[in-house]
Amino acid sequence: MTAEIIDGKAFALDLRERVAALSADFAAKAGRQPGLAVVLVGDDPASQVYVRAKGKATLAAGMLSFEHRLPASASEDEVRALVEQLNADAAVDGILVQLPLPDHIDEHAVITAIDAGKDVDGFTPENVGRLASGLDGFVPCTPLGCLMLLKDRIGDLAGLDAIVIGRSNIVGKPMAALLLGASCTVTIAHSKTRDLPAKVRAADIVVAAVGRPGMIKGDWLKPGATVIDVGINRIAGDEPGTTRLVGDVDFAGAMAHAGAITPVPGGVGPMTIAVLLRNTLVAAHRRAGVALARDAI
Ligand SMILES: Nc1nc2c(c(=O)[nH]1)N[C@@H](CN(C=O)c1ccc(C(=O)N[C@@H](CCC(=O)O)C(=O)O)cc1)CN2
Repeated sequence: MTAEIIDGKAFALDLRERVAALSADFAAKAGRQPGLAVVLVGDDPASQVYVRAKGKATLAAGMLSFEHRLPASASEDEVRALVEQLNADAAVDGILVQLPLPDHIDEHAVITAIDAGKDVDGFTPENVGRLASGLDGFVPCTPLGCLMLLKDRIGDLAGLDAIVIGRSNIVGKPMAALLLGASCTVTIAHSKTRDLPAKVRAADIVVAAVGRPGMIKGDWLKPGATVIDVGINRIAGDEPGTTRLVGDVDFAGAMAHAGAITPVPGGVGPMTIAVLLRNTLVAAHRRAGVALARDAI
């Protein structure tokens, strides 16, 4: 068996185009463009790349981009004060604080300060609770992107056995809640899970989000399983001094067993920014009281 490759990059591009068209419709109806504010604290190189990419994608979708950069030495109070300022800014529909924050800042304290109606990352306690309760709210971008890829490939997920490997607040926990909401039977695995290979072998859907390169082996997979690899790990490349990105799944091994798999790069990663734009579009409609059909995006 050779697995089908799930092209997250192409799916994300298509989603971004649909968001851009709906953003133009919104601007015509509301008399203003949707606005996304991104806050970057410090100089983490990967975060700088992601924030730049988010700004470019926001503008390309016909939205206003507000980028706020604070030095690594900024205090928690300063970051919270900026968030409060953005909460009160009528031109800002969505607020995203890029993670990770420097160690001296309590992420939870900063995230909690974000107005839940502008929380396009879906990280505030209110939106986390809404997802857990099956209520409308903002859902974290990466897991929602994974669910979109799964539904596009499989259709109805009801009754399927799914395993989520990793229990982070950003990916693992919301992913499990989304799969449960889609009526899958969900196992959440983590560092203390016993006999992980056996649990993976029982799953029709495998979502790997542990941050350990190549940890999930191909022969652990149920033949034909759909594999979503959320890991983005930079490892040494074949040539001296080079690096390359790999996922949490041993891609070559998985190709021989899975039915379909997302590659790294080009799988889940591009969905994160596309869904961020989608969430910002939804936030703008809700804040302006402009209707957006439930299945429009
Ligand atoms: N506030 C948030 N912080 C972080 C989030 C988030 O959703 N909200 N997610 C990650 C980083 N991230 C966006 O912020 C992100 C990660 C990866 C990609 C992506 O497109 N990856 C590419 C490869 C890129 C490369 O070459 O390095 C891929 O997988 O194809 C986009 C966004 C942590 N912080």
